[in-house]
Amino acid sequence: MQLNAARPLPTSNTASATSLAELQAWVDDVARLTQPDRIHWCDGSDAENKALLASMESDGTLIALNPETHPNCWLHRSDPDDVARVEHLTFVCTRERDDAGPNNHWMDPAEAHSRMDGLFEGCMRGRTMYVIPYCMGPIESPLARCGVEITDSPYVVANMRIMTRMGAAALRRIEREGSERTGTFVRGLHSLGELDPNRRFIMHFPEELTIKSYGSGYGGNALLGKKCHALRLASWQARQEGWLAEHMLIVGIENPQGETHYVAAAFPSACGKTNLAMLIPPARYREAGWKVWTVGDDICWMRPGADGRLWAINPEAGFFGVAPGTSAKSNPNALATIQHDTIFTNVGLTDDGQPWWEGLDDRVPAFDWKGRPYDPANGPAAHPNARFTVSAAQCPSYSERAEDPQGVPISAIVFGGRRASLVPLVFEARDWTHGVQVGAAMASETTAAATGQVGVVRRDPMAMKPFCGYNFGDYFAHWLSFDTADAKLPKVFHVNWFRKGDDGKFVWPGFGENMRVLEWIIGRVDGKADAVETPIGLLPDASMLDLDGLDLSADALRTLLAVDEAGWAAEHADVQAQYAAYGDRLPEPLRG
Ligand SMILES: Nc1nc2c(ncn2[C@@H]2O[C@H](COP(=O)(O)OP(=O)(O)OP(=O)(O)O)[C@@H](O)[C@H]2O)c(=O)[nH]1
Ligand SMILES: O=C([O-])CC(=O)C(=O)O
Ligand SMILES: [Mn+2]
Repeated sequence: MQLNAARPLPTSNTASATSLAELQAWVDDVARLTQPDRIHWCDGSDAENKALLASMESDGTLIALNPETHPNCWLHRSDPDDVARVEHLTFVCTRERDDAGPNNHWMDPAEAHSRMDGLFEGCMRGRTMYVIPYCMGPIESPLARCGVEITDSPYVVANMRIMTRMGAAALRRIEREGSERTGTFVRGLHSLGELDPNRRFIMHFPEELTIKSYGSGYGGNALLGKKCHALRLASWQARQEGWLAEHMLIVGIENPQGETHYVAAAFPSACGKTNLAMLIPPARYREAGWKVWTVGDDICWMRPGADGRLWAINPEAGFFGVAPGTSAKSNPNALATIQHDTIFTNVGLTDDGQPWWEGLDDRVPAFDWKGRPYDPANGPAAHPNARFTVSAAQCPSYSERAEDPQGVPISAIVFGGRRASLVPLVFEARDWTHGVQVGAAMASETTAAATGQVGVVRRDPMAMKPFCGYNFGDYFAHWLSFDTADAKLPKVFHVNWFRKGDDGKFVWPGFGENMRVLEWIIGRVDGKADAVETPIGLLPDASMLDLDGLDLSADALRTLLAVDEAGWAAEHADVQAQYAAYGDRLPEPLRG
């Protein structure tokens, strides 16, 4: 296989040479430090992708799946110690410790650079260094932002090609922006290193728009456009520039009159964003003419438009979704999306080379995610955080507006977590300030998306605990600041699909049936649905939700819609205790 070693396209315009010269100088510096055998500038072409996939197939990084059932699909088995984000090894390195805040691990930037550069020294000997120019957001969007990731992992290149607008077009945008201002692109340096959990760090330098990631090939740690750039660094840029970078899906709900409301929803990792973004309404809704359109499933960048509304884009171009639990019943749109041109990571395999995971169907796989013959005594066939990487354009419900450079206007913001008790199915905040209080007080049970114990309730404000690149006190103040005289802000809601009964089972059927809650939310936005005032906000009673055809006992409904005042008082006290860490930076409306 021959990969080109060419430099960026020669430029005819001297003014715009600045950013390319800057980029070239950085690439040269990195090459001097890491000592790769070859340097490859990624153009994002089909030919380049084919060559990379073929070389990964020949060295075993990828296994081709059954071409009859899954054309152009691949299985990657990661190192067994490298299967999730590593929050304890993820740092925000600001000059002032307080700017990173108690919500982040912090290291002094000089110390962090010297530790990282020590790890990077000579680490690419014998390897190819790939230079990946990428754009987060539609190439022509004023809301989009560019970056360049340097990596020694071809798996990262193949994933970045799906997840971002990668290659020549992004490089042209970087060149164009550089003619206006230098230093506008994010620099991300990544190496697999030795995949040693003891030599692994994910470091962010927001003041330098720089990321350094060493020792992991896993999505959130290695695909630097995603969590590292589009959330941690972008949240920092967004605060300076007056916009929001959030851990939210974006979904369009079209009513039978043909009007579409866009909803942005923040749920922590593995708490239902992809599923809600691709929801298929129950039959009676479909027959009445309701439709659901997917704009994004993980990240949302939004800014106030001239009309005072918040306008949002999905900065990503693909889905990096949780495989386990995805089935024809739970998420048919996702299943249809991943039938071709998909990379599967850490799933099981059937005897005829098809990907398999728990919850898909009742077949028995032949191999587990480690490649061993499947034996239930060894645990699940797919790792609980097994993922698929696929282009958003393959999704049957992909919205026509998803590539709109102006974005879509947001009618409602929904917060949600995984809470077995206390938190009702849905409630509405009284106003924007109350909405910020509700989002800031969020909590959720931990999941397999990050290493560590699963199922422990922790505070996760706005689902941004692992992703906010600066002090949460300043972040809450930034959220509050959008409530200006001309603003036409979305209504704010909170949902919980994960309430459990005494039998330990989920009380609410969830998935497609979540449409019933979305209908109430849209009804509230349009002023058509009623609500009851309670101490925590506005709730529907059972008569205000369309529950037709659902098999829910009166007891279950009481559980889903009750407000336990004593329980909420204890919750409030816990939130306030956690806020103490933010001291003076905690804005007044969140105190007491
Ligand atoms: N009970 C129940 N489970 C759900 C529901 N929605 C999603 N899940 C399950 O929650 C898990 C994670 O769902 P996803 O939609 O992939 O979560 P996500 O927020 O996109 O996760 P990340 O990609 O990590 O950000 C899967 O196992 C789903 O089957 C729901 O409405 N009810
Ligand atoms: O980025 C990742 O590692 C996967 C993901 O979506 C999350 O954990 O929220
Ligand atoms: Mn997801």
